[in-house]
Amino acid sequence: MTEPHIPLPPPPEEVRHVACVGAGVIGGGWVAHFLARGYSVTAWDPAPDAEEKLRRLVDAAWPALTQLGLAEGASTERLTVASTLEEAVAGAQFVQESAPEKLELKRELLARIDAAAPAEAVIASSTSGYPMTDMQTRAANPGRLLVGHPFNPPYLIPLVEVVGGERTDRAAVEWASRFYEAAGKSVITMDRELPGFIANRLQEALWREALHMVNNGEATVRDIDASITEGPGLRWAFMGPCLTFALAGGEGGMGHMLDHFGPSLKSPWTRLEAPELDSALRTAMVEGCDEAADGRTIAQLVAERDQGVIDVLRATGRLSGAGSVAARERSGDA
Ligand SMILES: NC(=O)C1=CN([C@@H]2O[C@H](COP(=O)(O)OP(=O)(O)OC[C@H]3O[C@@H](n4cnc5c(N)ncnc54)[C@H](O)[C@@H]3O)[C@@H](O)[C@H]2O)C=CC1
Ligand SMILES: C[N+](C)(C)CC(=O)CC(=O)[O-]
Repeated sequence: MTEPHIPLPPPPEEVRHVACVGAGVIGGGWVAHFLARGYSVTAWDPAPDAEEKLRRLVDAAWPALTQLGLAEGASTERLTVASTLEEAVAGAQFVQESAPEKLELKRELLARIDAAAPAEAVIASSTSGYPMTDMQTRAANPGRLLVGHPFNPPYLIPLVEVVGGERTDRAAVEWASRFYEAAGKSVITMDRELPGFIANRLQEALWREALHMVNNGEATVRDIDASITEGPGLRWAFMGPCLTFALAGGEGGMGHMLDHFGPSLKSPWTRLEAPELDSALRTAMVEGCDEAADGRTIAQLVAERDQGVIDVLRATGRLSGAGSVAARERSGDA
């Protein structure tokens, strides 16, 4: 581990209390995840109905989390909703910020969290794409600020992409990566900033093509979704696009695949420039999704998705409590 130039919390395995700032889709998902892993959580969100929504989200996630296996002592009662940001982060060893994706707001909020959190707490942002270098500009202690980019819902999708900014202390990045692993996440630690990190760069390429096809009337939302769920998506749950394509080369593997299909890289399969997200495209996407939902409510789709992810995790042997507070306590490591 790199020698820290800033105070750090206790070893990641000893962390017991985290704060979540912003409690919408992702912040609420983080709250559910940390509670299920046996942490006590303090949350803060300025919306007047935030507590009610947060508790509803946690309650809706709890059956899935129970199926996955709760850590010993895990309870929704270990959630405290604070009335101020300062109160929420006051005793935190780790803070996960999940406020709206607006650069100015993140800059200001991260500076406030930094001013209020204990000197040794590490602070992560859930941002989907801003580099931490652009967000840490106002914080007095930028060394402890980093990105911990989750996937929706954070209580089921294992991946977190961890990356610091130019002023982040490398030891804080290493500490956070170990902390997320101890909290049961699957971590990719990046050693340099990249807009969109790794997974969102890939997702965005696919997403742009999807929007182009809907915009041009070339495919429906239903076609696009089926093309993934009935096709490549089935493979991607357990084998990434590179290895999957290596198998497209038969016994010749990736080498043959590139020799065979490499020239088609030059053919105009992708458009890459984003289409204008005008109101016609917006309507086409929204109506297409309504049609594809076929009467299912968002809550029903969330339950369906959660069950689907659990089934995939189970089928691919990735359902384990390793890394949870309980697992560590059982093994005597805590
Ligand atoms: N929705 C998604 O699929 C994913 C989102 N993210 C990132 O997570 C972050 C949050 O996004 P969502 O949860 O989707 O948004 P959301 O709109 O569901 O939730 C944002 C929450 O932040 C609260 N908020 C507003 N102003 C605030 C402030 N000044 N301080 C603290 N909280 C404030 C809102 O009341 C709301 O509850 C964003 O940075 C986003 O890029 C990351 C991965 C996936
Ligand atoms: C839509 N999104 C860009 C906010 C999605 C993510 O950042 C990750 C995810 O959950 O796919």
